[in-house]
Amino acid sequence: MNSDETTGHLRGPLALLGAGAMGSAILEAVLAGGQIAAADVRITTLDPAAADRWRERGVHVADDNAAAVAGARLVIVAVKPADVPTVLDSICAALPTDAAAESAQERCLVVSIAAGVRLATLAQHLPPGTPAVRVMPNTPALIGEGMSALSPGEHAGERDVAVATALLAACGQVVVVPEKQQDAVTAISGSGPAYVFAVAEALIDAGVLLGLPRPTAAQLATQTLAGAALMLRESGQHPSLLREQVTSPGGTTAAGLREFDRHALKSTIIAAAEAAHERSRQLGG
Ligand SMILES: NC(=O)C1=CN([C@@H]2O[C@H](COP(=O)(O)OP(=O)(O)OC[C@H]3O[C@@H](n4cnc5c(N)ncnc54)[C@H](O)[C@@H]3O)[C@@H](O)[C@H]2O)C=CC1
Ligand SMILES: O=C(O)[C@@H]1CCC=N1
Repeated sequence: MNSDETTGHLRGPLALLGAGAMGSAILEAVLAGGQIAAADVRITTLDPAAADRWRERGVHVADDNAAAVAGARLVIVAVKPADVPTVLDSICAALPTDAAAESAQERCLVVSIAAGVRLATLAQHLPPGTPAVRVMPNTPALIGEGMSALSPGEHAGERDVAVATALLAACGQVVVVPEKQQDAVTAISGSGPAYVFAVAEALIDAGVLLGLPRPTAAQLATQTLAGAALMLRESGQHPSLLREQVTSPGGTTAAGLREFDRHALKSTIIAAAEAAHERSRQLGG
């Protein structure tokens, strides 16, 4: 396909190394958005079932990472953080060197979504001058409601940032952040969906404890979380104001919220984010 970043089309062919939970969510969003055709995508995975699923969708499953990236214009690295250096070493020879790429359009952009893995590490394991972008996405990308933060590397120009932004815009909202903020981003929006799902589980279990049938409890909890999240986003109001609107004097909500304070919910969430932040730093080595 032709590259046309100005209209939001992506450079093809696209190689996705590691079509697991997050890599597949991004690929689903990009295919659904029509930015790229399945025939323009090559993937790798160690999971035969995932390989079969993607093959059935018309995506090429490459024999190895080097084969996937040969001739690719955009490479998404979506393996576990510890596997990134080995995977990059294995594709180095298949990537164009700066000198070999005749024009900016012929360069291959490498997008890493690996938690903690720094741009400096990517650069150490890529041919000199390779444009690279570090991104922290999240799984709601699957339904186009993701949040991605990107940090361009030294050799990533405006055109590369435009390509990465077009890729991630198919997944939801995109912000550009300095790399030093990426571990904090990981702790909030990267891991954040899991915190929300844990709250959903707790609310559903609470409903069951209080005598509701599980499907009813699940519907109530799910729509309440979705409705509250949309209200927060669309009203632009501070969450404390929205919480006050629910809290009638002497009513049920105040009684419930007092238990949040008693059990230090806010401190628990902050401690969870701090732990995730620290883990992201550790993964960076
Ligand atoms: N799951 C999430 O919510 C998020 C994950 N990430 C990052 O995405 C990356 C992948 O995470 P998940 O998708 O959760 O893991 P996952 O385990 O679901 O996916 C990893 C994939 O890599 C494949 N793989 C492993 N070694 C490989 C190799 N040498 N060559 C090709 N493929 C290989 C596996 O078969 C699997 O398909 C990690 O670096 C993680 O930090 C980033 C943001 C959010
Ligand atoms: O748990 C993890 O390490 C990845 C990164 C952010 C969300 N999932």
